[in-house]
Amino acid sequence: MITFDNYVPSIYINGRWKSASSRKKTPVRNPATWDILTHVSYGDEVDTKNAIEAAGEAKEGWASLSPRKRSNILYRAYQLMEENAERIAAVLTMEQGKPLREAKGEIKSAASFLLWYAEEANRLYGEWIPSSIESKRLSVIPQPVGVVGAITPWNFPASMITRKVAPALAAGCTVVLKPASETPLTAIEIVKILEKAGVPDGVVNLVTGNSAKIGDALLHHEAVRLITFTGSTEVGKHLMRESADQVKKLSLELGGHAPIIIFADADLEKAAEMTLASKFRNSGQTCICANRVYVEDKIWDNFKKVLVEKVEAMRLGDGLGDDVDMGPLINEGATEKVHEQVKDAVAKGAEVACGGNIWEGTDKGHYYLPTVLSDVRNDMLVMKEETFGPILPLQSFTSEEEAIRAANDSEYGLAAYFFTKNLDRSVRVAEKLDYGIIGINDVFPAVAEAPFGGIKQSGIGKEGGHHGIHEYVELKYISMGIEN
Ligand SMILES: NC(=O)c1ccc[n+]([C@@H]2O[C@H](COP(=O)([O-])OP(=O)(O)OC[C@H]3O[C@@H](n4cnc5c(N)ncnc54)[C@H](O)[C@@H]3O)[C@@H](O)[C@H]2O)c1
Ligand SMILES: O=C[C@H](O)CS(=O)(=O)O
Repeated sequence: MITFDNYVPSIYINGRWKSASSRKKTPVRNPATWDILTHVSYGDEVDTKNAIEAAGEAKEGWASLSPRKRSNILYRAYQLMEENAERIAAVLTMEQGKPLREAKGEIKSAASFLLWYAEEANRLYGEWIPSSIESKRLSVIPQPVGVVGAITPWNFPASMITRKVAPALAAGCTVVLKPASETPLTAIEIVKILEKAGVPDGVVNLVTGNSAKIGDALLHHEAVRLITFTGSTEVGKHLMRESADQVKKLSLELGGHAPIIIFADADLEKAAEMTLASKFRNSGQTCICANRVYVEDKIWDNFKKVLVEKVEAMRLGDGLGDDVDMGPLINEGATEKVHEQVKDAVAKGAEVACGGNIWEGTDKGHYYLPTVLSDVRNDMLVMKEETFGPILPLQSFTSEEEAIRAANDSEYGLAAYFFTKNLDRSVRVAEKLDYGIIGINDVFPAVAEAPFGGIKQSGIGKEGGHHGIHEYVELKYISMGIEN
């Protein structure tokens, strides 16, 4: 069992852990019990300015290190995360709520970004361009953007940090990290690992506290050249608007509303299992989880029966407990929002096939029953707004064209999935779905070696893969005149 002191200094600037300049503190709660775990520093614009200045002073030294030296430090951080996985996973579950099994999986994912970018640090190549003019030599060199402001969400409090910090450090950038207010303890664990791995003072800095004030300080300081953000589309739009003043580079990983299409020629047992796994991972609080299911009418009765039976067998509870399939939602507001979507759907004619209410199994924490809705219509909130909870609306379709049209009818464009055994259909549908990430008979596409990112109102840019490091790089073109 992990315990915490009543207060944990959570601001890390220039290699020193400290309290907020205002001396303010804020509680960190366990979503499963709503008990206070500890208190952390509640920083603001003053702390953020200090962190940005430290990152600016460290920038030249870090960028001038050889890629191999940066790579070695990232690789050591990877080893340390693997060695400390059990502890970090337990801390993550205690402040975020997901089952320990899922938290352990997230730490492996978070570590994989450190490993991947330890390797990619050595492969950031430039170009030599054959000149059309004999007296010129043309080249392109990649250079780090410099000081990066990184803002991350609470739903994956470990992997969303390393998915940004690892490529930033690999490219030679320095970072000011602002984690979600709900999950600062995981961020502290990760920064301590980076510190132990040998990241020099000022290269990585951590500021917890007032999101708006920290964000504004990052947005309006000239030294910050990139804002990399993972979170809601609403906040992402705010950052876009505010970053225009200094034309800051942006990388945005925003909201999603993933459709899953189940064709009659799919492996129905596998499709049901994976639909359930996608929807109820992290209690449905993931950006790429199934948000709508379209089922071919020929298999509607059978698929719905199989799915509901599996959902009704799910076990809720504290994520630290054994045999827990689904933990709590992050807070009371989350359960209220989810319940509002269910009430809206029912009021407009949806049927609650199972669940449909706040879980009465405990008087502590905020849990919502895994819920399947059928007879849903497109004017229901659950079919348009990101649910971010354990609600699964089902709708039938007759033709492939109808399914694709329905799946694409969204302002979001992050991930989409479909199940079929037909190879021709796989190619046709994958090419026509308007999303950045497509899963075919697979609902777990996120791996460090592949580019993750959305289109439309799901974001700009990619994280992961060899693409992901280019968010942290500027390309400099050099035209050199010579005497032949
Ligand atoms: N596309 C992806 O890769 C991805 C991954 C995870 C989560 N998400 C999205 O994130 C959302 C859930 O996370 P959340 O509730 O933490 O999102 P959020 O937008 O409320 O918060 C995200 C981060 O932004 C900070 N923030 C909030 N207001 C801010 C402001 N005015 N200025 C600066 N920072 C501010 C928060 O403190 C947090 O650190 C969902 O929409 C989910 O789809 C997307
Ligand atoms: O919530 C969004 C995360 O990106 C989910 S995953 O870890 O990439 O699957």
